[in-house]
Amino acid sequence: MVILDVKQITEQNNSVLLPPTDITAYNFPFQPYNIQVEFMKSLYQVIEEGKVGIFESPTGTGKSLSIICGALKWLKDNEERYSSSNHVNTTWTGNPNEPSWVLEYSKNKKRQEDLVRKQELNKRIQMIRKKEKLERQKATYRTVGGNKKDHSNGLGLKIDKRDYDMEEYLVEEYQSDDDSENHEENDNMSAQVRELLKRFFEIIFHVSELLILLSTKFLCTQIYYCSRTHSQLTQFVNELRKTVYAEDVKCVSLGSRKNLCINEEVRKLKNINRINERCLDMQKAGKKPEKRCPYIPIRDKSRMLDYRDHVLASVRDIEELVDIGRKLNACSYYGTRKSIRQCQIVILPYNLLLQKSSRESMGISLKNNIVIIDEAHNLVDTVTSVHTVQIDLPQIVKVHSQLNAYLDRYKKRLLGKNIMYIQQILSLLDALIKCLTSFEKKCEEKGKDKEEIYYIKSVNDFLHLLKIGDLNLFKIENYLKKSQIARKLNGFIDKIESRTGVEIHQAQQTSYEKNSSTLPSLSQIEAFFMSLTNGNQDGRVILGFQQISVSVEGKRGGTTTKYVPIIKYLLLNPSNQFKDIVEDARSVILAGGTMEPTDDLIGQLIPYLPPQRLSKFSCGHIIPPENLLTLTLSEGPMGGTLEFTFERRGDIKLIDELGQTIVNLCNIIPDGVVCFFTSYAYLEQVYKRWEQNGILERIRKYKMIFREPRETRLVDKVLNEYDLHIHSSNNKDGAILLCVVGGKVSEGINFSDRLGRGVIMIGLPFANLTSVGLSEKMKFMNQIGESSAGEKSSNPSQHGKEYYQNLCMKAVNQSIGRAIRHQKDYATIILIDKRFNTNNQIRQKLPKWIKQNVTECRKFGQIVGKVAGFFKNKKDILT
Ligand SMILES: Nc1ncnc2c1ncn2[C@@H]1O[C@H](COP(=O)(O)OP(=O)(O)OP(=O)(O)O)[C@@H](O)[C@H]1O
Ligand code: SF4
Repeated sequence: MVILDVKQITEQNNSVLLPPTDITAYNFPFQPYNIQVEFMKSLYQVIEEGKVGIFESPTGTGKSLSIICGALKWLKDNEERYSSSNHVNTTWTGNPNEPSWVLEYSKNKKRQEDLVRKQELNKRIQMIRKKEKLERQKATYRTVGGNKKDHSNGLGLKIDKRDYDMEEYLVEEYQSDDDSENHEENDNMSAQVRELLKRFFEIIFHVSELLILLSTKFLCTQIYYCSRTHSQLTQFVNELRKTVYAEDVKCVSLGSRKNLCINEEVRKLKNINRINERCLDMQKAGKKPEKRCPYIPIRDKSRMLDYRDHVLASVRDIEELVDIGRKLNACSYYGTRKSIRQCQIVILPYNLLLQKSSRESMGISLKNNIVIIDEAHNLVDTVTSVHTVQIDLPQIVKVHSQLNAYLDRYKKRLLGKNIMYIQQILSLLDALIKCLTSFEKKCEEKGKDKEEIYYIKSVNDFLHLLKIGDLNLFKIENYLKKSQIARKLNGFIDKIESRTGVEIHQAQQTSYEKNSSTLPSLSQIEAFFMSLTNGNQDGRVILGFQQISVSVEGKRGGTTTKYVPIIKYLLLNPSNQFKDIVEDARSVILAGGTMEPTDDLIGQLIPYLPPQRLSKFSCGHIIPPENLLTLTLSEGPMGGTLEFTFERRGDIKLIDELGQTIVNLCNIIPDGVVCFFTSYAYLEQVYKRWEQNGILERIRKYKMIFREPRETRLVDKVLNEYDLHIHSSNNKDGAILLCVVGGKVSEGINFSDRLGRGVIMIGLPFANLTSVGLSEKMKFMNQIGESSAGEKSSNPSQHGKEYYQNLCMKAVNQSIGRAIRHQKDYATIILIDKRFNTNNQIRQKLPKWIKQNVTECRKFGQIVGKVAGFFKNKKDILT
């Protein structure tokens, strides 16, 4: 059996798709800007050629629509290629060495089968579309899911509240394939052996994945579109709806159970892990019907199919998918998963795509499909943080007690190797507890400041420190996965605690254990164990302390803070975690507003990729050059140097000089001014000082002052008030919003037109160099530099520094790029810090569309004329 991939088929049939030159072919809903046309063409070609494409298009240039129209046009053309010619689907299996008439026959047969299946599905979907259209016309007031009465009296709301049978938490007999004694020599594995074993397991996994793939009937090539936040995904859905593709494209948005679950009993658990575990428990084979979740009926499969057909009938966002679930009494979480295979576009958040385990559990196969990652400027950091795991001592102690209680309860009934493995996990937990307690003791003896203490170990050294030489981590990992002991343990603990009202580990608790804010779950510890099976060079283990808040016992109550020892696995090399995606997918698109420096992205994420498989696209902004005025400033109006280095943080003179600068700028910039500080702490310090020295009062003469709140829940309120004030006809002066780089308004919020006529950046937001994670990463980058220095004559020790500067400038670029949102928008960007003038490396890291026209101003006086002139001209244009 041979699987032909798309490229092979294309080559065999000599039928290459070329990007249409006729713009109307893309079905763009507006008159596209030139850069959008170029974007779509380039995207089309990259997908056709099966490459990895890095696409940079400044924020506000309509990137989402370019992605949608470029990719969907290709998808349609590809389907056409498949259905109207001799092509077979990408997963067609057959022996190309068969006689040609046999080959032709089997291809035709496969094509006919696919067509019939497609037609049947389309018929059902058409009926739903018609029905929905009629419903909308008939009763505009009746929204999908509004039928609350139906829902509450529906099939399954009678959740069985009787006691759970404790039997269900017993792990089944466990016999692993690799438990035979002759494998025991692997227990004392070297790093190399461990890595080899890992590879071996990976191959096994791939083979099984392939078998699943062959047994599944895929109906089309799919696009997996992923972005960072829920609201960005909803925004994408809204953009898709603006196009004609929305009329018949099959699309689903995926989310977590927390987003999609419709069982109120489960939803109210709030914590995502608890929700997952409770739901999975209810799906267990052999579960009594009254204990199963009523929204995923086993006898009435048609309900889930009906849900799937409703999903496929229209483009919907997560909220609407939940509403349909409620209307049909069918689980939206499993319903959306069931729809994946039939969809042309699957919209999903980063974490579901980037983690292999999530992809597996969702049944997502990227094989030969298209992966589009939007807002990819932070992809390296996201892959890193998704695979970085931290656990603390109280958490480990808690799980240890719980597992002990579990073993006590079921000891006599546990079969197979269960007892042995549970004891091994207990030994591992014991080793972790010993390691952290002795670390804590030593630090206390030495009287060190806990905030500043940390030990960094390589994975191999850490395992050596634990003295667990006779334990095989791979076997334990396998057991944890197969036995699902973490889930069973949680169910068991919930039940015991709800019966007795007493926490199971109370007897052994110390004061802070009781107050551990972290999740008491074996799952997280399991994730930590798994990370220890990564390559030795790919990450580090860090021992340190973290402050948690604890409640005070006794009459007075309240809370206080305490340091607890923690262990963290820090991923340093994200490329291995991303490799599966690149290897599986037909094409991977990394898109963002500011993707520069792309070398950094390539070096960290896809260093192994041959240049011919890589394509880069970058375009300018849609505004004419005269709509943007970018200035750098070194001195304030009183002549003081404006340089916001770490050493000058407490410099009152500097804060006063800045105050004077801002007052004067507020006088000459109309409407809204967004002013970015490097941290909340610095913003607070400056604000206090300006309150004392009357600067705030003086700013208020020109602008109403708003400040970014630290609490996420208050952000919308502040932004609404800011917007209202600027757009209120009584307020001609406008407002200033003081906010923080990398804070809550620096990404995803746009300051179009009057909301952001001026964007001011104060200082350079360099990360704290004393951060352990950062310094380890910089060392790692230097090592990469050393290993590649043989080929290139670059200075390897500069790689870490470069990485550090890139981090800073990526944050600056994200913040300052939010003011221009359409072709007629205009704004001034003022970069206040001497280093913007003197450090060319920093200036070079600004986005292309900004850096091509920067005016250096040393003295404040130079700025005044330029800014005033800029807005005077704009007024002339408008009137
Ligand atoms: N050619 C066009 N003419 C008019 N409006 C357009 C055009 N292209 C896109 N738009 C609209 O402009 C708005 C901004 O587009 P969009 O949010 O996709 O920008 P973006 O580049 O993706 O920005 P961000 O980086 O913030 O996501 C959207 O409402 C979109 O529908
Ligand atoms: S099956 Fe669906 S509705 Fe039921 S608990 Fe799980 S996620 Fe919730």
